[in-house]
Amino acid sequence: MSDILDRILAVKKQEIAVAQMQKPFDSMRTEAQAAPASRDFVEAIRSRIQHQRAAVIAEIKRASPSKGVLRGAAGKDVGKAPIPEDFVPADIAASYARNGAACLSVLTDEQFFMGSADFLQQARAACELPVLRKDFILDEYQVYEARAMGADCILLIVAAFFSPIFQQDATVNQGDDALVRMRKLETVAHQLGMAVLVEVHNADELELALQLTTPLIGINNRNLKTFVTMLDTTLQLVKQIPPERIIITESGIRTPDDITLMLSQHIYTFLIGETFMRAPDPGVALANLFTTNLA
Ligand SMILES: O=P(O)(O)OC[C@@H](O)[C@@H](O)c1c[nH]c2ccccc12
Repeated sequence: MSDILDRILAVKKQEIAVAQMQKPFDSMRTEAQAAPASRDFVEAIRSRIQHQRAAVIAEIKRASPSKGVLRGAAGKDVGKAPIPEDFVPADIAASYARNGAACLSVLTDEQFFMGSADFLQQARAACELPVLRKDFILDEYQVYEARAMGADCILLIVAAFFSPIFQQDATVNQGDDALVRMRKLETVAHQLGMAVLVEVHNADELELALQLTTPLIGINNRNLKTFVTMLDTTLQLVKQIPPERIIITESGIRTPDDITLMLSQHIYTFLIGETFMRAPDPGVALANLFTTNLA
């Protein structure tokens, strides 16, 4: 198995080890506990969808492994190049907020998405919206790190917890091991006042996700092996999600028809990146896509 997720996770494992050498676990935990209060991510979504209005989690994503650079010129030395003028996280965040976003999602992975913790901090400081740290979180250390950088919500990707790269106890079955580890991280996140968005791609992952307590269930329409997005992924899996959970459709949402389709199935929460990042003004693109559904 050398798909993209495993490649990312192998790098993550090293990054976590290095980070922990630079700032030990206890210091990171102390920093997280001293961070300014978190913003209520779940409430920002709920206050909209309870009135059948769309809730948009608007993403700040400079590049992705499947699409390359989405916004801003790419030099050869792209990871180290100065940030191009049209990729200014604070401006993008302010524009999203002005145009009706419910929450932000900011990529903090550097190697594969050209993100950074700085982008999250800059975006959060530029508006009042709660912010999701979009990264591959598998270790308790990263949960404290997320809060220390100001995150209000973390992402747990169920598929990542199945990877042997982070598996902890080889004597139990993979699903049990994954669930124990996810529960642990969920507990820490909740203790720190952060929400948890648990992401699934198929029915097996969904079954595990539903054993967490978080109300936020993200269905990623992007197949992590092929990168192909299929909105049908959401439409199939929603049938197995009890009504008290909040369903978030993620990836590959581009057109007003996509929005109408989801709303017709009572899916009101959207996580959208690329469509906005490619537009001249990401917030205006958001307002245009949701013309009648945000009011
Ligand atoms: O850019 P899109 O197709 O609108 O997708 C946004 C978001 O769903 C996607 O960035 C994403 C979903 N899950 C992830 C996990 C890691 C990194 C990125 C993601």
